[in-house]
Amino acid sequence: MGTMQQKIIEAMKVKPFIDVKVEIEQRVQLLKHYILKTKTKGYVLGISGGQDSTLAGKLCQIAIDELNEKEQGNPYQFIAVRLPYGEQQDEQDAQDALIFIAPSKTITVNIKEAVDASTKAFLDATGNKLSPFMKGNTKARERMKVQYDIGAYYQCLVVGTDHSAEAITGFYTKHGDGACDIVPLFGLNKRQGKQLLQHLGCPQHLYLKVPTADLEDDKPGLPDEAALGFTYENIDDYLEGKPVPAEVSDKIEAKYKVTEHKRQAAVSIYDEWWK
Ligand SMILES: NC(=O)c1ccc[n+]([C@@H]2O[C@H](COP(=O)([O-])OP(=O)(O)OC[C@H]3O[C@@H](n4cnc5c(N)ncnc54)[C@H](O)[C@@H]3O)[C@@H](O)[C@H]2O)c1
Ligand SMILES: Nc1ncnc2c1ncn2[C@@H]1O[C@H](COP(=O)(O)O)[C@@H](O)[C@H]1O
Ligand SMILES: O=P(O)(O)OP(=O)(O)O
Ligand SMILES: [Mg+2]
Repeated sequence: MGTMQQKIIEAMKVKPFIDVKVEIEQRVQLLKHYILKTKTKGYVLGISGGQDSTLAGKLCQIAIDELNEKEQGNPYQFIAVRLPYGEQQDEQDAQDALIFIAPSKTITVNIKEAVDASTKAFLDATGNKLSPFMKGNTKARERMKVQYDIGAYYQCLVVGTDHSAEAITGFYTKHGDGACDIVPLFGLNKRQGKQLLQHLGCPQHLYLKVPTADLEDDKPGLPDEAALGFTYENIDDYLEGKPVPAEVSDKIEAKYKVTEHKRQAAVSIYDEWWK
């Protein structure tokens, strides 16, 4: 293993082997402890119908149920948020995820009007049209905004679904799905997330599903792997310290370097990491 791979594994905290029960327990404990420490009332998370939000949502609901067991009147809640842009082609998966999670509460906000108003305002102001890719990032940021509105109203914290196989490539919108208060999946790679869902009794189709950000109007359901140019198998192997083809590790490491700004706080006069 090269020194760069070692350094990245250390930062991404991925273990080559996991005890699934221990991983679930530690993450549920964190979610419970953080609610008690922050004196908040629960968690909010967008449920897309994909693997990551299904897992993070389920862990949140387990934590909330365990907290409520010790209280009268179920004071804590997990709020699942459906955030389609218009009609979502895989809406059924999102509904299946909700059935599996059984959240305390579900709220649906269609983000289409807000996103379209925002892109129109940009066009009116500049005379320029945002590309489908740029508009994709606006969708992710609108979803973040809605979750923070809900969090503020119900005194809940916003959960992020970033895990180590995503963090390593910065495959998220800065201040969009990358903005949150807690990341219960961090330290896991994609295949380990699947193992946790399997253990939790999740329907197979939700964790065997092709991962997609589904943000671009002109490329609906674009697989993450097509956008990245390498596979989650590659990333997972890399993060477990296994050998991957040199051209793949070169690409992963290049992505890691160029997205460092997403894993750091905004640059100030005291920072050196970017130099
Ligand atoms: N938008 C979509 O439609 C879409 C589709 C599939 C996947 N994704 C994923 O979401 C990601 C989002 O795209 P993105 O990364 O281009 O947009 P982003 O908004 O997440 O990050 C780009 C922004 O980061 C800032 N930035 C760039 N380089 C910087 C640096 N060196 N230091 C400090 N700040 C810097 C700038 O403000 C720039 O506009 C994609 O890379 C991909 O991983 C997005
Ligand atoms: N359509 C969606 N509804 C609710 N929440 C969503 C939706 N699409 C994305 N999200 C949230 O954003 C993260 C990141 O998604 P990626 O597929 O990794 O880009 C997802 O986990 C949801 O919480
Ligand atoms: O974040 P999600 O839930 O949309 O999962 P995936 O990244 O696998 O699409
Ligand atoms: Mg997705």
